[in-house]
Amino acid sequence: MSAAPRALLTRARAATGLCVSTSPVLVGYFLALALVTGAVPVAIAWITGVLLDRLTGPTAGPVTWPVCGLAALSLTAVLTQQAERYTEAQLRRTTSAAAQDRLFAKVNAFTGLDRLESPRFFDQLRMAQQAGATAPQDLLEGSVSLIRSGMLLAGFLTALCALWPPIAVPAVLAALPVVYAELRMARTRADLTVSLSPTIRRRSFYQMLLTDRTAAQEIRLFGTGGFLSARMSDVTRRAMAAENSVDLRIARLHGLLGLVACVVTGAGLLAAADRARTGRLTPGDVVVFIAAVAGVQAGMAQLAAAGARGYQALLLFGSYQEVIGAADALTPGVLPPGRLRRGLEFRDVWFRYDEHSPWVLRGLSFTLRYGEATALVGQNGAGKSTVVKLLCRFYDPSCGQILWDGVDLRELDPALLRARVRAVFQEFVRYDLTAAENIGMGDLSALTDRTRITRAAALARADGPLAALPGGYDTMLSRIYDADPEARVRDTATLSGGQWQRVALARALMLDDPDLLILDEPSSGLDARAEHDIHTTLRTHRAGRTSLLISHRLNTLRDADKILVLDQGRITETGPHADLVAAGGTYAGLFAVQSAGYRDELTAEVG
Ligand SMILES: Nc1ncnc2c1ncn2[C@@H]1O[C@H](COP(=O)(O)OP(=O)(O)OP(=O)(O)O)[C@@H](O)[C@H]1O
Repeated sequence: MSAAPRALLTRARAATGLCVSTSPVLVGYFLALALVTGAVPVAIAWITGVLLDRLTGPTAGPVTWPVCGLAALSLTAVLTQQAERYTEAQLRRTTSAAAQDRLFAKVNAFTGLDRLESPRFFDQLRMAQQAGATAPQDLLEGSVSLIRSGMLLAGFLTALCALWPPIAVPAVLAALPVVYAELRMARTRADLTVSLSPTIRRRSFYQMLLTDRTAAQEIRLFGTGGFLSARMSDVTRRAMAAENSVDLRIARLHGLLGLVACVVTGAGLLAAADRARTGRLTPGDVVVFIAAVAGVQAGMAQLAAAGARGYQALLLFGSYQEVIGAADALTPGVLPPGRLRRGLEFRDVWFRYDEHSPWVLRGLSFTLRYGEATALVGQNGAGKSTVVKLLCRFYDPSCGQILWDGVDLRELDPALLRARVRAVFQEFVRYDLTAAENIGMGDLSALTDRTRITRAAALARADGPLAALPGGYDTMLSRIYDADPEARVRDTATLSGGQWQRVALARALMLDDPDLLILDEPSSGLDARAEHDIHTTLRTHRAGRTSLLISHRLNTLRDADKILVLDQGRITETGPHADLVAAGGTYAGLFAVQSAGYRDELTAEVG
């Protein structure tokens, strides 16, 4: 991982800007404290020298002020250290929270889904999360450390020069390799962090799987827990081996450089002792000299470490900036969609998920007419859910157009478009929230409107099961979170798969008057009676509304105004149920097989 100086400068500006804009007062306080903590050791060394000379040297005299000065400086050192630690922690928390907020706001602002399906993006996002949480603060602390160690260095170098200038040169030269080594190691550490990102993400996957409630039953029944744990350990071992190898290299290098520093310090000490013996230095001078040589060495090492820390932070902050600055893969339109009047048209739509994948939709042309219910049927993988995703503009067609009353979806503002569409997705979300909130999420403006929530629940036939929960609609639907007493929620409960599906349907029905209602397998998990009841209600609810229905249970679609049969991305049959049955094609064959089975199922259920 490397970056041009100009890129590093831009990142430094952005990272510092993040810290300063989040907490300007804390940054100012932190800098002031850094100046004090940088000056205190030099002042202590200087006053110690004066004290010793007043006690033993040629300038013997009263020691009250050096003693009081030392006491005051020691107290200042302790207090500023604590204040600095507290400020640093506060600054880290606020900056990290602001960085995370910006990052997730950015991810949420991506119009389409393609980035959330890219492994590279997930690696980048993980790095960005890590860098956003630590890099701005590391950079600030690195800079403050630079100032502090610079002051320390300048103070001790001045002291050394005052006592015996020639010794200052080797003291500084001996520390130069440390600077170089620290910067090299910073790059090695940054490279390691980047290269380990996929491995760490894989480990998180195994950890998540091993603690996931839904996965737990299959893992236990199939006895795959040991296998998954072994894989997790293997991934952890690989990450550890890579980290150990870098740590070992760093330790070896530091050992070697420490040896050089010792030789220089030892030689300087011998020379100073010799000068003191011949009376060219006082005992106080020797004390200041020892402190100054060690101080210069420490100052240079701190300077190098601070520089390296800042450098590493800047290298990693690149990932954060890449995500924050990433362009939307779909160009969001700006036109507000008007209320649907004529319908939605697919005009020769071709689509594949990426250029290396096969075509999923191959020249689809059809219209969802205003006020009509259109059904889409087809085998697994025929492309039905893909049509839904294109209608919600999660992706753009690779070729062709989708038109909303004649206007290309690409020209419409995606947020306003989606505000007019409601859908039950095949993979719906089970929010660990209350039952009311689970439904209210369908229209946030009515999140607390209990009348609308219960009406939507009634339409989806979810009102019975939800009202019967221990806390009714205020019951938390979760197994992994406790009820929240502050939100006056005291009860938790778990729903069955079919009950969850009704809740998801109620969520889609929250919006009073969507322009397009999409139901992708809304009743796949329901028993025959519930399915029948829900479809009867939905039929009334859909009347006069534009809707797209997808289901493998063809009897639930027979009332649709038009049925489209999709086969490998192409429409092979179109027409109302009766026409398709009369035509004796694929649809008729499938319906014949299913209706016999469904009759038996319903009889058994009712009986
Ligand atoms: N995010 C994706 N990335 C790449 N390929 C995908 C993605 N989603 C779906 N596909 C592929 O697109 C094809 C059509 O999938 P789609 O989900 O649209 O089918 P479907 O008709 O809804 O199937 P089912 O009846 O099983 O729900 C499948 O081959 C699938 O593998």
